[in-house]
Amino acid sequence: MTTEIKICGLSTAEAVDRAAELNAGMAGFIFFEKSPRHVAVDTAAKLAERARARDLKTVAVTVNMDDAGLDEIVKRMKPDWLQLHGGESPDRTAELKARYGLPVMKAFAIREAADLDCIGPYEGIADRFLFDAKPPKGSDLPGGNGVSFDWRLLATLDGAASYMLSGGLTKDNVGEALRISGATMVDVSSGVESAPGVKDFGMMDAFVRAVRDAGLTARSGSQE
Ligand SMILES: O=C(O)c1ccccc1NCC(=O)[C@H](O)[C@H](O)COP(=O)(O)O
Repeated sequence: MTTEIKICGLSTAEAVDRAAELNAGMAGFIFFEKSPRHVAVDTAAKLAERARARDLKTVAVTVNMDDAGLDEIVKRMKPDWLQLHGGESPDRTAELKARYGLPVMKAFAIREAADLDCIGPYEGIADRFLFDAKPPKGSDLPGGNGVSFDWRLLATLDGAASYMLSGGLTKDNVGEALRISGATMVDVSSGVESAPGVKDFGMMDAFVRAVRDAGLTARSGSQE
């Protein structure tokens, strides 16, 4: 099975093209003004069209956004997925899923085992979870902080949860992260950037190669 990869925080046509050439699978666009990765809806609409034409699934990443903002994004960008990266409640998540008829990925900030208890009320509502690290003290961003958490916590999940592993992943640690957590989907943003918001194609290539190599190692290991 190929590990699904979401490259998040894309903001240029060239980066979208590279993600597609690498068969990343998913492209994330950030709608959060304080983020160095923030894109205007017009830009996201153009980039998403380009991504779709290249077989990438598009993800609109939002944080506690109101209906008016979401209506505009959904109408113009036409994302394949909505990622809710704030404190959206289970009711709000269900409401948005029904309002837009889109699959929803709900993000959770994880530091300790108890943080995983939060997913219970979202089961059967969110189509996928995204487990990220808690932002460091003083950060203005709920995501994209380049911080990882203890991947061993995810090994306690029963296997029924569909989730992406996120937070501080790089080419150097993603193989170990996959092995320890048992994740089958990963998400990366700052780990493929040369500066905040600037995607580096060499780093994107190396990250995807590391994920694919980890899959090959796991498969050859299981045949022994
Ligand atoms: O990336 C951002 O700037 C961002 C801002 C506000 C909300 C969410 C954001 N990112 C969401 C993601 O899905 C990131 O890929 C995820 O947090 C991992 O980021 P990183 O640790 O930099 O790989």
